Amino acid sequence: MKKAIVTGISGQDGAYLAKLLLSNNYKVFGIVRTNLKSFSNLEYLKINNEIEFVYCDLLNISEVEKTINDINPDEIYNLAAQSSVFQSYLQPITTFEFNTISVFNLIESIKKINPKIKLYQASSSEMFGRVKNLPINEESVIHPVSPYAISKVAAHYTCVNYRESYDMFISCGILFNHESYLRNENFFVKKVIRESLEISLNKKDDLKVGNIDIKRDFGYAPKYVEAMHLMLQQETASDYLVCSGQSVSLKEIIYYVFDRLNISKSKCIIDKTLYRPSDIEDIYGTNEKAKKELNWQYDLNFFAVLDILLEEEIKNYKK
Ligand SMILES: C[C@H]1O[C@H](OP(=O)(O)OP(=O)(O)OC[C@H]2O[C@@H](n3cnc4c(=O)[nH]c(N)nc43)[C@H](O)[C@@H]2O)[C@@H](O)[C@@H](O)C1=O
Repeated sequence: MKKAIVTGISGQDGAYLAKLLLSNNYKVFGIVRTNLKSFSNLEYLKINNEIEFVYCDLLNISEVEKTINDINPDEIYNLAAQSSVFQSYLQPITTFEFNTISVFNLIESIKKINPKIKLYQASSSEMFGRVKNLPINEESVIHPVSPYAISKVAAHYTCVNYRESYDMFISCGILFNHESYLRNENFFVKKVIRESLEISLNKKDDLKVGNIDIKRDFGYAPKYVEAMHLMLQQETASDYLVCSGQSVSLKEIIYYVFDRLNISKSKCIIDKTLYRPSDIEDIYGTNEKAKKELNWQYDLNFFAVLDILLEEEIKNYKK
């Protein structure tokens, strides 16, 4: 039986990935921070009793070394991060510190204890930032425009450097926005779905959003975690874009959800305090490499994903 460590297991991707690994007969060890005890995503997927939780501070290299040494996993999926771009403007230094030092600690520990352990690193499309040519591919110019993106660039190149210098198996999935029922409500799509549902039930007056003159490449999270797993099943490590290949406007998403719930467009209010100091106007990537080399399958249109998310939100809404 293969053993996998998943950091960030309580988040959206961690939960779906853990479920996938369990269904592939893995023993899954979930790294959790001592102060975080919310496993609602794992409970929702009914897998919390199948996971072995390990408390480990990823900023403490001694704890990381001990954890890896004790478990000696085949694979490590590093999904732990301060993942909110908006928050990163408010807490740039702690974002940078966590998102980079945790990666160094994992890689240095793997190198020392067992360099054969395969590592997956969660990189982000935010690294491309000031986009010049679309679609983005694996060779596109990196130009981050937020503290979060800067931290992800540093972590990404730490991985690339150790892979090239020490021949370690480290693959980075460069994921574009990906959504699900389990997404935290701080993120745009979940917020739109949740709050629109509340408006339709007369529990909320309106939907306040920031800049919606923006287009993003959105996908479905449960499918994106499949690409993570596939990356670590290859002969050689590499980096892959994981995206849908199309961008959708934020305004269109709101109007689509409003339309489905019979809400007037006038209920959408622009709130300038939700604007970011800088944002990406339009971004989408090509998923050709992931499809060709990993045999990853993805053909979902994002409006079909919105239908799935709406249905799940309605089904689970507690009055
Ligand atoms: C790939 C990337 O994907 C995610 O980061 P994100 O793109 O910042 O995600 P989001 O859902 O917060 O914003 C999407 C867009 O929506 C705009 N927007 C407008 N109005 C509101 C609004 O009211 N709330 C939010 N949250 N966003 C808004 C906002 O300005 C942005 O342009 C993370 O997984 C990250 O970890 C990651 O790597």
